[in-house]
Amino acid sequence: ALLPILAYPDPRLRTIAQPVAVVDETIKTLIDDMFETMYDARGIGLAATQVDRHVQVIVMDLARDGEEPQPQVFINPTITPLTDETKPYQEGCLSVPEVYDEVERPARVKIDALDRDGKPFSIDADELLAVCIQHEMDHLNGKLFVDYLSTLKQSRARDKVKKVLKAREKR
Ligand SMILES: O=C(O)C[C@@H](Cc1ccccc1)C(=O)SCC(=O)c1ccccc1
Ligand SMILES: [Zn+2]
Repeated sequence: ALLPILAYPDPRLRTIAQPVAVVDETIKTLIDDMFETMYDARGIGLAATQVDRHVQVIVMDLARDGEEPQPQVFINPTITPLTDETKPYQEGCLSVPEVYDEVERPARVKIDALDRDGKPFSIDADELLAVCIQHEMDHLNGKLFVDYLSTLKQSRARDKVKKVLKAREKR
């Protein structure tokens, strides 16, 4: 089912997600609903926090339109930077629609997580995967990419989101 995506500055986006104790049917249904919601919103990632479910679940698909989908699931993820080098990237967020700005993050990270069957795995990530997993991990910790921007840019982002949501209501 399509789930409503919380929009900045909704305070529920600031909730800290709890670890998943058992990867049961409710979690598997949540994962399916998160993928449906992410694809419908044309995103490349989605954290459970964004759909008001406060558990440590992230879905991602970095494949471009027309390419074979590459769905990825990260349950109870932890991230360890693999380098002190940071890289800027023009980020966006489904909870801060039509706002894009540059954020600096560690260039390469190690991700430890459980997959959709509850099996542990580790991957070293760079480029867009590193950017996206850190952006999603922030969501699980109640953080948004706009928090890294100036107060002026944050105020402009709030105004922009209000405008975008108003325009969507009319459609
Ligand atoms: O809000 C989210 O978590 C989804 C977000 C993930 C993300 C995109 C880009 C950089 C970091 C994290 C999005 O999918 S935004 C929409 C999008 O597809 C996109 C935006 C900018 C660059 C690349 C993709
Ligand atoms: Zn986001």
